[in-house]
Amino acid sequence: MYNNDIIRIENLHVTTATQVILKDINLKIPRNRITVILGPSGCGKTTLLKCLNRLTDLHPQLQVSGKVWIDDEDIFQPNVDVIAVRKKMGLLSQRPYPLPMSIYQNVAYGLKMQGIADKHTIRERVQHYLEEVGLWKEVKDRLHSPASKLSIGQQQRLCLARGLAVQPEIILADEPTSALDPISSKKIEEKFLELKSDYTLVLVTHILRQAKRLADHVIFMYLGEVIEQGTPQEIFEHPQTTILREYLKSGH
Ligand SMILES: Nc1ncnc2c1ncn2[C@@H]1O[C@H](COP(=O)(O)OP(=O)(O)OP(=O)(O)O)[C@@H](O)[C@H]1O
Repeated sequence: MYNNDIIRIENLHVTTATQVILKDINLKIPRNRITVILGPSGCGKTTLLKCLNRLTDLHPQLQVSGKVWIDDEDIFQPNVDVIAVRKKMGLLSQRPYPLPMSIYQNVAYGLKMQGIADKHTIRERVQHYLEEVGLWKEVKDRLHSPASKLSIGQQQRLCLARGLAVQPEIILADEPTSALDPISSKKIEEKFLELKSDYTLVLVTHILRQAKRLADHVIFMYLGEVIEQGTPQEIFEHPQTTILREYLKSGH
């Protein structure tokens, strides 16, 4: 159905000395869509996300084999520029990690990483990205106060703004609303729906209702394997396997 896939994974295995964490993963992630990775705790969702930007490099105990193509580059080849691969991706984790500096500096940091030095341009771009995540009005009068003073929900949107300032193509989000109250979660969900016109989003979530609200494409994992993948209609209304049917019934 999709012929515009930004990520393709072929025969991906991740193991430790004692455990198979991901087993023969084959999948495609469509560009400018929200792909949701669903599955019970411990099934390998976070590890799969880590393979997409080679954060697995930071865990020498993980053995990775297979191919992960991003924009037609196999990122596990030895000559690949890992920094360039990571710059293509913004990462949002379960808890926001603002840098220990002001609200303004958090976003400016992303811009400086892009090599932007002109102060006027930085000021304009900081406003632009804070507007893009719906935070500008809330913080414009306290841009120079510490980011840590913001609520957790605001911090998560600030981290999103910092990630966007690096101009990624892909946003990887690992249960990004799990620490947030319902109103802040809704704001993140609304932003994701807006952002997909410019970015590809890959979202790991436990929350079935969130997956139904956001997903254009769904990947269901169980014990390190992709059990089913398809459109929300295929996955939620016509599950093919008993495992997925049971998972949907349990209503996680
Ligand atoms: N760096 C690592 N070293 C050893 N084992 C690991 C490592 N990372 C993950 N694992 C193991 O791999 C399995 C999958 O973990 P992962 O965090 O990818 O699952 P998950 O589906 O994201 O779980 P959750 O929903 O609870 O966050 C777990 O059994 C975990 O203990």
